[in-house]
Amino acid sequence: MKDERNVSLPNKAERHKLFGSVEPGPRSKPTKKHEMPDLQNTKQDFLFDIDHVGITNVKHPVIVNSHVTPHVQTTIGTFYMTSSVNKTHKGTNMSRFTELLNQYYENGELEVSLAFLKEFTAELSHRLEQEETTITVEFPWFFERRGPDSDKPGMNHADAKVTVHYHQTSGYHYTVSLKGTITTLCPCSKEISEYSAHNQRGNVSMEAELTGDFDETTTDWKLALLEAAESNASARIHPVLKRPDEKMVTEQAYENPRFVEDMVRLVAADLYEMPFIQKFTVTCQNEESIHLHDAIATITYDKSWHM
Ligand SMILES: Nc1nc2c(c(=O)[nH]1)N=C([C@H](O)[C@H](O)COP(=O)(O)OP(=O)(O)OP(=O)(O)O)CN2
Repeated sequence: MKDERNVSLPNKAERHKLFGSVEPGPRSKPTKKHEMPDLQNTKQDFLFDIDHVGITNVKHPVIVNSHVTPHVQTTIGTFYMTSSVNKTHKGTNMSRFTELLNQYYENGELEVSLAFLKEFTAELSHRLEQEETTITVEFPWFFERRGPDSDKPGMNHADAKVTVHYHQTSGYHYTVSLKGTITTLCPCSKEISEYSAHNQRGNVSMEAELTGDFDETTTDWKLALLEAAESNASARIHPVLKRPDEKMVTEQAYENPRFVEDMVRLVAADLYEMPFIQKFTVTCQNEESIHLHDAIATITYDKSWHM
């Protein structure tokens, strides 16, 4: 085994040369921005309008502020931001997306609320001089959950997503999504067995188009969708369960058996009754405890179908 403790290292610049770095070559192109070609702003007929061009998978600290529950939290948002580009423009101004994001962050306004996202998309459309802009933010949303008997608090989380689309003439379009985790107990297993019934975690994913008059100062859509998933489940999921708690959730699950079909129908009924939801899709996917596969069911419903 070589004694590597006494390696005589060249200095850092020499090390870089050793590994292939070379001195800068001759400079012939402009270094000042106003002297540089601006390819993306070239104007001619580029054949097609582009519906969406921009950036995605942008991770950034964000604020989740709920007017309904005075509980401000910071979390990590993953952004998708695009604009339309009409066929007379070669490209978008890519730097302006993150330039604006940072400006809102520095002003303490990077909040995943509809108010912020509406303002952001309108300003982005103005800055890019393009007709339409879209922003989507996905983030883990944390909420307190207390034991049903012990009242012991802990934090649960659900995956949330907001999309705001802005059009200079037709205005805004909002879509929200939430994926909540629940307990489901199998009705068939309960019916046919002398005792016990297989049960498992279920993931309820809901996506809802909100009406234009939705008021986030009076309704927290995250809480509304979470309750639609959890209140129809066999039982809710808790971070802290003492023995009396565990007894309660175990018996509650047995008293409320649910197929995935039952879950999507019951959640659909709750979403249908929410006046601020225009259209929704609900999916329940069970991590079946007696199979290596999952069970899944989906309902999509648009209230305009029966206007
Ligand atoms: N697909 C890609 N498109 C573009 C890229 C890229 O890397 N991949 N890069 C550019 C630009 O070179 C760069 O983003 C800066 O362009 P822009 O945002 O237009 O910024 P400017 O320096 O021109 O400053 P403004 O004053 O904001 O115009 C473009 N497209």
